[in-house]
Amino acid sequence: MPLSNSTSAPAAEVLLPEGLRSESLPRHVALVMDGNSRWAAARGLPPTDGHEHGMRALMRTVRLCRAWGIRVVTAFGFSLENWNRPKAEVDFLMALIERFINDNLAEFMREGTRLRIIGDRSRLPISVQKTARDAEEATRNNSRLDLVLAISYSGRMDIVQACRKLAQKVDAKLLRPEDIDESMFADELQTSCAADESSSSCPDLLIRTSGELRLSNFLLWQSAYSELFFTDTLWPDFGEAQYLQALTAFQSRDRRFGARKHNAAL
Ligand SMILES: CC(C)=CCC/C(C)=C/CC/C(C)=C/COP(=O)(O)OP(=O)(O)O
Repeated sequence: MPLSNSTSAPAAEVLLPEGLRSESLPRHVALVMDGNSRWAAARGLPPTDGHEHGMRALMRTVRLCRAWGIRVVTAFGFSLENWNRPKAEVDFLMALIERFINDNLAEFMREGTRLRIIGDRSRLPISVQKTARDAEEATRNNSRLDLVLAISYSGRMDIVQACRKLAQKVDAKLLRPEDIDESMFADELQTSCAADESSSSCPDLLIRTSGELRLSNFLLWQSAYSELFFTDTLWPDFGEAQYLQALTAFQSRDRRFGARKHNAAL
């Protein structure tokens, strides 16, 4: 199938499951896809089988995002710290990421999904860098769902690289230190690719599977006011029922962003 550069899917009908309200869905969902290895170990399988099933769970979730009208999904596929895993597992994950992009590119084009990669891509194998770059270019005009893959990503490094860029501008006298504000800082973060005219790039909802209760260096700046949802489900088992549970929990939260409601009693 030819991959043109202009596949913005027509406004698709959103069919929400009963109980979900369209007006208070998260715009941006972040995923820490944890538990692939434990899922595999529980079945006497190698970790690679867990990652293989993890990849399927990611595509299931991407499809649900599109079906339910969620605009941005950012998935933590590989952290900067993950380079310390056994070489065979790292090599497998790199090949899996490449295969994930290649196998799903036609669907991304057909269904209006824009792919973006964040993280230190200079450390990725050259073929993964090229596959990612080509897919980003091919999908750049798609507008139904932004799929942001965090690969070789570290939230702290993202903050450091944003500081460097601003420092260089100050050095070049393009900027005064006192002019730097939160919005200018956020524009230098890699996630700024998921912002639009009216919304920041911050996830409204951050989901972590497998029972671990931490951020693990994911979206540190951006998660300041994210609603956090933790589930014991291991990532390969994450499906419609678990996603629905997370979204239902999100809709029951009272997001105050530090402000008191006008009519709240003192
Ligand atoms: C981007 C992309 C195509 C991803 C598809 C495969 C996928 C879901 C990768 C996540 C990799 C990862 C380090 C998961 C953490 O589970 P773990 O292995 O640390 O599990 P454990 O906590 O049980 O050890």
